[in-house]
This record gives sequence, C-alpha cells and structure tokens, in this order.
Amino acid sequence: MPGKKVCIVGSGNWGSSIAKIIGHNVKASNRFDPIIDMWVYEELIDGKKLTEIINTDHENVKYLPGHKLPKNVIAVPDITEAVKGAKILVFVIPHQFIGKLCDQIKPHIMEGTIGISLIKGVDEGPDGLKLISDIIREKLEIDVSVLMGANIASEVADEQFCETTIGAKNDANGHIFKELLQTPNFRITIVHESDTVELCGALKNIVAVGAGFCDGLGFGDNTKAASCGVADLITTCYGGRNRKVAEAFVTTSKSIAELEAEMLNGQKLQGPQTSAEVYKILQKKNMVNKFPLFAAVYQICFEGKAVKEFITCLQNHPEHM
Ligand SMILES: NC(=O)C1=CN([C@@H]2O[C@H](COP(=O)(O)OP(=O)(O)OC[C@H]3O[C@@H](n4cnc5c(N)ncnc54)[C@H](O)[C@@H]3O)[C@@H](O)[C@H]2O)C=CC1
Ligand SMILES: O=C(CO)COP(=O)(O)O
Repeated sequence: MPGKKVCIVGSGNWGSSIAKIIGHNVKASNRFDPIIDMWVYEELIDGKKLTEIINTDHENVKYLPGHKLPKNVIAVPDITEAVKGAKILVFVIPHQFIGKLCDQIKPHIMEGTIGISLIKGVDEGPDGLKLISDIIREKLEIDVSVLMGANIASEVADEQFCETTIGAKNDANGHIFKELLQTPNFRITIVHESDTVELCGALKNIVAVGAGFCDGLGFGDNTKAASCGVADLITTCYGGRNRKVAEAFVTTSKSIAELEAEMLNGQKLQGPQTSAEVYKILQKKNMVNKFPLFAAVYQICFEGKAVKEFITCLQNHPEHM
C-alpha cells in the first residue's frame, strides 16, 4: 500500500523548521509518501518567488535562513494544489489566517484525512473562547491533534534538544504524528488532554508579552518570574519574539504593529492578538478582574494604558486583597 501523503500548511519560521524534521522522517518510514508538499504564502524576495527559491536552493531564505530543507519538501503556492491527495495535514500558520485557509481547503478533503495543529493562538466563539483546533475540526470535519511545547523554531532547526507534547483525542492518530515528528532531539510525549495542551500553548504568548514589558522596564528576575510558569512559559519569556518585541515597545515607544514589521521581517506575533481575543471573552463573562495579567497586557497593547502601570495592574490582584 502506498504511503499517505503529508501536506504542511504553512512555511514560516516554525513551519520551515518542522518541514526539516518531517522531510527527514518520511524517508525512514513506509507509512508516509516520501514527497511532502509545503504550502507557501507566495511573496517576492529580491524579485524572485519564494517558492522558486525554496525549490531551487532548498532554503526558506526569509523565514528560516541558514538551514537547508530536505529536497523532498516541495514548496507549493496554491493551497488547493498543495492539499490535493493529502491524507495528513500539518497546520502551522499564524492563527489569524486559519479560518480563510480552511474554507479554501474544505472542498479538497478526502475521507480519512487527519490533521495536527502546531498553531498557538485562540479565537472568539459565540460561547467564549474557541480553540484553533476546533475551528479546523468544525470546518474540515476531520480529527485534529495538537503539538505544543517549549520549541523556539530556530533552536529546533539547529537540532538542539527539546521536548514537546502531542495532545491527541484519538490515540492511534497521536502515534502516527509522533512517528512523523519525533527525532532524537525533539522528544514527544502524547497525552489525551488535547484542549489543555493547546490552551497552555496559546495563553503563554500573552505572558511572554508581559515578560518583555518587565525587561523593557528594567525589572529584576523576581518580578519577571511572577508572571512565569513552566517549560514553554520559561522559554517564551526569555527567548521568544513576543518578549523581544514587548521589550522594544517599552524602550522605543513605537507601536507593537510598527515593531512587528520592523523587527520580525514578516514573522507574526501571536501574543498581543491573543490578549485581545481573551480580553473580549473575559469581558463577556464578567471575569476581567480574575485575570489581571491578561487584562494589563491587552490594555497596554491596545488601549493606550501606560506600560509603566504594568506592575500596578498586577499589584491589585484580587488574590492579594
Ligand atoms: N516561531 C516559533 O518559534 C514558533 C511558532 N509557533 C507557532 O506557529 C504558528 C506559525 O508561526 P511561524 O511558523 O513562526 O510563522 P512566522 O511568524 O514565522 O511567519 C509568518 C507566516 O505567515 C505567512 N503569511 C503572511 N501573510 C499571510 C496571509 N495573509 N495568509 C496566510 N499566511 C500568511 C508568511 O508567509 C509566513 O509564512 C504560530 O501560531 C506560532 O505561535 C509555535 C512554536 C514555535
Ligand atoms: O512558541 C514559541 C516557543 O515555544 C515561540 O514564541 P514566540 O512566538 O514568542 O517567538
């Protein structure tokens, strides 16, 4: 029986790192088709199409420069072409683009297709918070697992050791994804509580923005750790893009949007937007007071609250009263 075709939906910083892993792993297993299609949001780099550069030089020169992708990873600019015939879909795009993309993919979904989301973010549903995996699940009517962890893309691409978690409601599918994604330096644990895994991955980005504020304001380690938990939180609060841009927000007094464009060369922040989505949900549920850190990050990023008030917001936590 021929191996199942895999399509990677996305090709940013994390998408390209994951493509490196998947490209290698499919060669070692007859469960998968050895050719991988990777959907690339087309753009011109010095007048040349990014897909052509990737397919010729085997490097995503914009989003993961300095790393060669395996030659069996083929960049495809048309999403319908990329997903054609695929039974395994790996979603790895900034969360704000997922809804539209799923609508384009839907007519091409084959029976028995499964998906995994590596996307950190949330959306707002009619009853409150909506998981990105739920958007994919509902729009495409497929089983969706998630993968989240303390996984800064460039370090994974450098093959530095790290751990990650697959949340899989369907155990057998979780194991298929583990075979597709695990390497000696990218160790995977599978758990059933998929929603919890996804929620932690999404919400840590808001905390990372808070950590960047602390760095920008020159606070010490105790203060920064007051907003910090474990694993992905630690990583993101020291090494991530959300933290870096939030620090520059304090030291340059430019807007988050300006800094994102200036500092990230097309890469996208997930933290500020997640804080906005979460804030709206908390308001609807009358729960803003229970989440002072999330509320403060939102108000500083979007409502002009002075960043020097950041700690004041946290000092007034109801738990401390
Ligand atoms: N970069 C990292 O270290 C990690 C990222 N993640 C998560 O992975 C997800 C994807 O992030 P990255 O791969 O880092 O992306 P990125 O932030 O590096 O790149 C942005 C990507 O969005 C694409 N894009 C721009 N406009 C678009 C549009 N209108 N429609 C569709 N795509 C468009 C760009 O072509 C590019 O591929 C995010 O949810 C992020 O939180 C998770 C773990 C690590
Ligand atoms: O999710 C990440 C590390 O696990 C990357 O975080 P940033 O998007 O803040 O770089």
